[in-house]
Amino acid sequence: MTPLLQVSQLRSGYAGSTVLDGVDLTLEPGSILGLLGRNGVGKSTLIMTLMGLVPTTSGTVLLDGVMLPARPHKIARAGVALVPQGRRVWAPLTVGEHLKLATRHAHPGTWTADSVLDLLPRLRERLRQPAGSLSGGEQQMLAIARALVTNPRLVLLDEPSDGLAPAIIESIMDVIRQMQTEGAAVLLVEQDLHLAFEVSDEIAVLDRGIIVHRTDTESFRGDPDTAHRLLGVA
Ligand SMILES: Nc1ncnc2c1ncn2[C@@H]1O[C@H](COP(=O)(O)OP(=O)(O)OP(=O)(O)O)[C@@H](O)[C@H]1O
Repeated sequence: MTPLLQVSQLRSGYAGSTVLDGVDLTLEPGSILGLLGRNGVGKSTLIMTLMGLVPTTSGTVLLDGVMLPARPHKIARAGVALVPQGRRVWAPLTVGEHLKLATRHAHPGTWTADSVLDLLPRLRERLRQPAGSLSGGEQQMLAIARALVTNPRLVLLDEPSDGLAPAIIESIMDVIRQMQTEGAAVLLVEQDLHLAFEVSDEIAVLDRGIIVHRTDTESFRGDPDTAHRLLGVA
């Protein structure tokens, strides 16, 4: 099977400093890969590079065997959606306006503004509210909804649990599972190991600019020594 995402020898960074130094990564259609790593190793940089928001120095990224374009809007059009760290919703725009803007570039598929709002009823209740007036959890749901209505083949999720209460994190897990049920693949960067372990089929670990470890989630869970060595956690 052709992988949905095939990243080969990807290098990128900022103003002379290399962060990613030859990342190789594949992701099968409809699978969820949890990407872990210590603080500052470059997990967000990888997500941002895949979305075209940090320029690639060298290497290739193929989506369904086709080279991804360089510009973010073209990458979005190719079927990649980003849920960025810190949500990045537009404070003055309402929930409804966010969804309307996002659906302008939607691919045909199962997700519509209506079906996403069925999945996230809190957002339906707040359709006319500006995003800036929502709670952190609601803003995260909005960032996820905005990605889902485009019917992406690949969702890049950067720390969706960041700063949220356990009950909201549970709802986020449900939504991630639902993305998978509808056929999307997910690359999930997450500090919350519980969330990452609950939803991911596999775990990859980034360190020193490369992927240093990859295994199925159950094996990673059952190997605390490796988790401790790679992540500094028990
Ligand atoms: N806009 C930027 N300009 C310059 N350096 C940056 C920028 N963003 C990140 N960096 C640096 O790149 C490195 C990787 O950062 P990145 O945010 O990708 O790591 P991370 O693994 O996502 O970290 P965390 O787990 O803390 O979110 C760090 O050394 C960081 O200081």
